[in-house]
Amino acid sequence: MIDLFRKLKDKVEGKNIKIVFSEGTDPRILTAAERLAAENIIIPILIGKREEIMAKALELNLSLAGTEIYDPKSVIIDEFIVAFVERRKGKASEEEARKILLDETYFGTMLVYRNKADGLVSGAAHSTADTVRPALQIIKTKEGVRKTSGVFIMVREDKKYLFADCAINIAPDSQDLAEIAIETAKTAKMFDIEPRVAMLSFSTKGSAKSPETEKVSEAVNEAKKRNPLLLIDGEFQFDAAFVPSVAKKKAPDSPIQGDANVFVFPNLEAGNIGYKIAQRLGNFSAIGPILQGLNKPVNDLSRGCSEEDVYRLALITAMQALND
Ligand SMILES: CC(C)(COP(=O)(O)OP(=O)(O)OC[C@H]1O[C@@H](n2cnc3c(N)ncnc32)[C@H](O)[C@@H]1OP(=O)(O)O)[C@@H](O)C(=O)NCCC(=O)NCCS
Ligand SMILES: CC(=O)OP(=O)(O)O
Repeated sequence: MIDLFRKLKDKVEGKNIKIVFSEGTDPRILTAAERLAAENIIIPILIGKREEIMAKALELNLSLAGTEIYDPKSVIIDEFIVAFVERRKGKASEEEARKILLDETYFGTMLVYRNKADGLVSGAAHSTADTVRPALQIIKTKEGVRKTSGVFIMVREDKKYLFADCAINIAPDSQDLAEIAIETAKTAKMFDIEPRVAMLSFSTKGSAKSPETEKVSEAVNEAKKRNPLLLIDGEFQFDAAFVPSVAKKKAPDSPIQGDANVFVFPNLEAGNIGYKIAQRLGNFSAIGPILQGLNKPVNDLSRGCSEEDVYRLALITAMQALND
């Protein structure tokens, strides 16, 4: 196992952290859940129809020992309905809440919100929007964080980089980008990475001028204002952020010197395309998107994920729960 995940495993092992998997019949989820339970890393809570989960496990020859199963359709938890209506502040009636909470992701998110579980992992079979909307509505962001964002930890052998936002904010403004940079730097520290943040663009230090490039350089200034100790610079093209010899030519005075390890993309088009290229052409494992700045850990998967990705994201989710 890659060193990073071995360290995470050592930290969370045996702590009885409960992680909800709201896609209880997905084979990748079931395979990862079996392994996580057998290794005593977490207690997986599988959401779905009990008989369907058991039938799928039998078909795949997997054990469900050490896991828990909840079927929202067979347990009506009145406490959840009351709490949901209150949290939605007039945006959902009791009748609507009763229907909404039959949805596996909403139900699983309520388990986390009401402290019956420590975190949630979903998205192997659902789109990001459907996975994160319950968390945005119920769990919400921590005080001081305006918007959540989605970061990938990109891993290949001993190389580790963070890419953000690859999942949530479609058209971030300069304030959003500054917040994404600061939150991603915090996430980097969770992985023992000392952040050197590059704010990406199609221009390096004014080589092109447009509202798009100015948005990124404004974000750099804003992030420095909010956190003067953060090592951050831009705007950079990727080569100027990553290749020291190119940095010498394009940005000789930058403190990053072509050695960035945290990359903040200017919008979701660039971020989502960028991480998938590094994953599929560059052979990096892409673990995430890890949602940053929420009150409790809820993390998304790509529908293209492997069972190893599920296992690793569950480890990260457990680690976030321990840190909260
Ligand atoms: C994240 C996303 C689903 C939110 O859109 P939405 O469901 O239409 O959200 P709404 O604007 O209706 O807002 C719903 C709630 O979420 C909150 N919200 C929206 N974006 C948020 C963010 N980035 N951070 C925190 N809260 C957010 C809203 O404030 C609102 O809260 P409220 O209902 O309590 O007032 C949407 O921005 C999206 O689809 N992003 C792209 C996802 C994607 O496809 N990524 C690529 C694959 S990873
Ligand atoms: C993160 C992401 O891109 O998710 P999906 O591949 O499921 O759209």
